Amino acid sequence: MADRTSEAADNHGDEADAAPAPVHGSLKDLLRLWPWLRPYRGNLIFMLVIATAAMVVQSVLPIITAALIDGPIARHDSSGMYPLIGLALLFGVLEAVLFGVRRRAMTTSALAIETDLRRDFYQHLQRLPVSFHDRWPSGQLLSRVTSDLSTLRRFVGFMAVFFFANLAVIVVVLAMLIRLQPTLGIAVLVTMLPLAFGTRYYEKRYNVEARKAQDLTGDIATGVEESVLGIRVVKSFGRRGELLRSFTADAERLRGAELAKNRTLAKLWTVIGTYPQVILAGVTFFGVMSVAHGSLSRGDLVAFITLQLRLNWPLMAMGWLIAGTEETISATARLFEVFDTASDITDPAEPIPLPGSGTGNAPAQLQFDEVAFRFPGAATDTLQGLNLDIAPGETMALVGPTGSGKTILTALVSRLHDVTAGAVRIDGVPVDRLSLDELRRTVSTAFEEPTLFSASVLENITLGRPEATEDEVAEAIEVAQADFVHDLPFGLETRVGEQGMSLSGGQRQRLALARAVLGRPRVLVLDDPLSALDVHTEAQVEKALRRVLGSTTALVVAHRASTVLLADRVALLDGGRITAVGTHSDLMATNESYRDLLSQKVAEARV
Ligand SMILES: Nc1ncnc2c1ncn2[C@@H]1O[C@H](COP(=O)(O)OP(=O)(O)OP(=O)(O)O)[C@@H](O)[C@H]1O
Repeated sequence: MADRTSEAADNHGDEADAAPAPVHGSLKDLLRLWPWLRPYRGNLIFMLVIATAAMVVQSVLPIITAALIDGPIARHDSSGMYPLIGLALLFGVLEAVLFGVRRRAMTTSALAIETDLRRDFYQHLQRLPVSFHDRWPSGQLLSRVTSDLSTLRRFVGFMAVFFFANLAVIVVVLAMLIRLQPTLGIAVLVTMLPLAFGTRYYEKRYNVEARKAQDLTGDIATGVEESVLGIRVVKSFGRRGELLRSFTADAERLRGAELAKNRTLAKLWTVIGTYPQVILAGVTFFGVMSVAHGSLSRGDLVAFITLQLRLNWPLMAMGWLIAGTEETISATARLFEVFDTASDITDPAEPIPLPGSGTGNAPAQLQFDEVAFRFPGAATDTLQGLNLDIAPGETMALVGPTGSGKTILTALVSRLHDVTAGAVRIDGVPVDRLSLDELRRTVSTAFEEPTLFSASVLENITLGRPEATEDEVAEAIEVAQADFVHDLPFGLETRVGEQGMSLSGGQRQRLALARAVLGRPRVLVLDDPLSALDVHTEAQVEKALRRVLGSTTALVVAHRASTVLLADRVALLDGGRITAVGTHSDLMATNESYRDLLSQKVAEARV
């Protein structure tokens, strides 16, 4: 499966990080689904054959009726009707059985295809770089993974089959009509042709409107998600009314788009629904004339009209199928907008193993060599010509004014973002030459915003190292001073995160710290890891953390002097460059901006 998405991604590598832009899609987009349909092709073909057979069996009944009228009924021969009635019954039962078999087969395949696509989509989302997720509203991704995929399932399991089965019925019935009465049959065929062109106009309109409605559904999902996640802020700032108004406006826009879709659909149905009636009136008129002139038997006229009536449903259903197909085309286009976004943060073609990787958890050297970083689409570099050398086992604190780029610098180590110039090296190997697996085993990060997942405390701590031993978990809990977990209702098994217990900011931060220090990584990156802790807990964590820092290479973003004191040396980041490196006392003595910065932070902390 992975190959399918990367195949798609490779074709569009340069479109990385594109923000959502409405692409209306075409039938070609449906063909691109083939890799996901291929494993189920046997079942799909079987469904198609069964559905077509059931529809064609239906069309045989008028022929039996004609034989009854022109045969036993015309001859007043009641005994002659039994074989024909038996045959009609047989075909009727056959039709019912075929419908049952098809229904069962199609649900199974369509659900399997939907599941595969959903899994691949999710997998692809996880591969995409952080910069992609920064740009795409989450609701747009959510609506693709839910409603667009459901549209696709309905199409594969139902509409596509009917589309072909209907087409088969139309062809078979037209052939039968031409055979029964060639002139009248050809007339029916010719009069149907303009219908195909007439519907094209509505199809195009419907496609544009369907896309608009699907995008608006994504916007609504984003709005709901933001207001649910930010419910505390919303309530405390009394913004409920405002958000409701904005949500109602979005909902109104969606309603408008859905209404526009339905108006177009109503026109399409009117055209498609009227047409067969007009043809039927013509057929009845000319058919009756033909019977009067003796060129058509009564039985054949009944068969002709009944057959022609059989065309009504497939023709009318075409309106519905066309709408469904257009909706599926734009749902598929929306899915491929994401699939086509390639991740530029991938494994190198020939990864270089880390020199010290065989020697357990020996601390590694971490170097920033002429590093520059610019956000996609930004006009200037956030970091430029940045050099920093952290020796194995050394702890380097990173201090700088707010917005100076400390967080982005730490993100470069585990390749959440890639440098735009220069290199970040671990033991001399540029991080983009290491396999992502090895890199993420080597570097462990605690982010400024501690995210917990709806899982147990244990699962949250062992997220990056599920193989960690009980002792390692106990040590990590101790280092992070997170023993409060033992007092939770189910201890380490207590569910936390969105669907579990809500923990305090300081508790979340300590769990995130335990997750980062678990198993003593070779390189530890901590982005202001103690900011939410009270002074007493902070001192305890610092004491325990010192033990870990002695045996790992660490880069610690620090805002407080107490955190800075954990480090062997301090680097001062200003204007996207490292402007000074030295011990805390040296910098306090010699560097005015460092002094200002820390005294300002101390003052802030006291307030
Ligand atoms: N997507 C983006 N495009 C352009 N600039 C961005 C983007 N995201 C962040 N920035 C800018 O990059 C700069 C560095 O941000 P960063 O979060 O690394 O700062 P920081 O030093 O960690 O700040 P703080 O101490 O407040 O956490 C900031 O000025 C920020 O506004």
